[in-house]
Amino acid sequence: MEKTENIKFIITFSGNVFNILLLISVFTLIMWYAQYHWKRRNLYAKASQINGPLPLPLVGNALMFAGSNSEIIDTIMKLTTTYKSPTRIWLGPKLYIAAWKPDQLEIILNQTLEKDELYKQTEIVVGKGLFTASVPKWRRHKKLILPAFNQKILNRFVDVFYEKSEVLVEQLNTVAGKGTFDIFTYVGRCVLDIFCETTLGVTVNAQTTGSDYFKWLEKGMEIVFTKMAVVWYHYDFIFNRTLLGKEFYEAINKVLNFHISIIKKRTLTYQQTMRKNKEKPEALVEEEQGKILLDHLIELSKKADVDFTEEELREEINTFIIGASETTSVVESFFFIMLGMFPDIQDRVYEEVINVLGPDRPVECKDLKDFVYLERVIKETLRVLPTNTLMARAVTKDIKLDNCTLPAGSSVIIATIVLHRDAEVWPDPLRFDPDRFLPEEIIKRHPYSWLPFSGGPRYCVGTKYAMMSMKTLLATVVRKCRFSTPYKSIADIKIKNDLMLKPLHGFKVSVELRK
Ligand code: HEM
Repeated sequence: MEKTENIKFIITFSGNVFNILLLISVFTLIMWYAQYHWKRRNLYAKASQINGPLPLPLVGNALMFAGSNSEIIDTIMKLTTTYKSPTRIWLGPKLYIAAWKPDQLEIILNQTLEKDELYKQTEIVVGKGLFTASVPKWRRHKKLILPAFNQKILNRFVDVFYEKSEVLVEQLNTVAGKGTFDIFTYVGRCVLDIFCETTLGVTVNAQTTGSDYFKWLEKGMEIVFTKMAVVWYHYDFIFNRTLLGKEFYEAINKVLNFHISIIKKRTLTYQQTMRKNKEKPEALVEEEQGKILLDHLIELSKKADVDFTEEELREEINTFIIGASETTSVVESFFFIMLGMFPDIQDRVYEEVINVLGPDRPVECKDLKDFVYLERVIKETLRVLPTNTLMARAVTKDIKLDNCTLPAGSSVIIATIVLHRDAEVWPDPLRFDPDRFLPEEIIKRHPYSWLPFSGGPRYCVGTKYAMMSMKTLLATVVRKCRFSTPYKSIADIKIKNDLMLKPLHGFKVSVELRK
């Protein structure tokens, strides 16, 4: 009897304890929830003044972005025709604000230096170097790296730009007259040869050995963009267990191993050169005035008094190889499509190249300033098809714009492709017209109307290198080859975003050798 009473007591007591614990948990949850929202009141208040699509509970507008890479770009383009800049988008609890008006972008790009946390997802591909680095590390590294990009050093590279571009012409010779093909791999291998030889001091002969580097890199970039767009893939414990995750690591390890082999190769050469130069200090001093990027970084990483580790060296090299080679190859491949699409423009570029160089002379540094029309065609290509379609920055303190305030804690998306196709800034935006970049036309526009290399303090450090190498390669190829393409118009090129803007159906051209 007494035993039954005891059991009853224990059951009632545990039931009460459970109820109390439940009550405490519910109360704590409510308090935490209330406090979470109270802390974010500034964010909600300012967000409510910004126009945008209606968010659903919990997921916000995330479902709109659950499609393929090309659908995501379409969704953003559609949103920006329905709403005015800036437009708010809720991805779960995270507030993104897309902006595309030049005056707003000038303020934003000069006041937001911190990259958005979405860039963390790209670190395994593009490295933890300048591109993704947080502001203190970025300031320190930029100061150390910039001397390796001075004009004197860049001028010395033109011979290599030309020599490798001639190899590209030979490679194109093998497909000339054989119908349509995807030119990206050919251009990509040439750009890789150029970049490795100039800034890293290593000969890789990707063109003649048929390197698969770009195949793996493209795969990695395509998957990483999906990882950024699909919220649940942000969590590595989910992503790493998916088939996509496995494919990703297979591809990206091949890319990173290639980078490691380059660094090893050059470190060896660097050590040998240092040993030889010990006896002749004047020669060393002369060399130091024009040190290529990788040697410059190897030396910094070996100095005890400079805060730059070997790990940071590897991160920067990842960033540079990918940042430089993928972007430049995409722009050049689009350039050839544009020539094929607009034969009159192709003829004009060809005439200019022949006028400057004649039929056989190699491109020299002094020629680059004379390729004025070619430069306008590159700029117009970068306008209609900017490689970096979207950039994202963290808003760390409130930013006042003319019609609203971007609240601290949100992130801003700089929608370059929308800016570059905005009819208010670029009348008839899908018409390809290089003369938009005549000096008298440029001064009529806001300086932040054209941002293929970004703007403000975190603009692209490779801008000059890119323009010089692209002009040399394009002039060399255009002199020998004539292009056509099955694409009929800019609108005909369906685009996707694999971190970089690319044509959904490939860089399709056919090539004929000129007599
Ligand atoms: C046509 C070719 C290129 C284009 C269109 C391009 C475009 C860009 C853009 C838009 C950014 C800013 C990205 C962002 O904030 O999200 C950027 C940053 C960067 N680019 Fe380029 N780039 C090109 C070539 C190069 C080359 C050749 C190099 C190296 C030699 C390079 C190195 C970098 C680096 C290191 C950054 C990070 C800069 C920083 O945060 O301070 N880029 N680039």
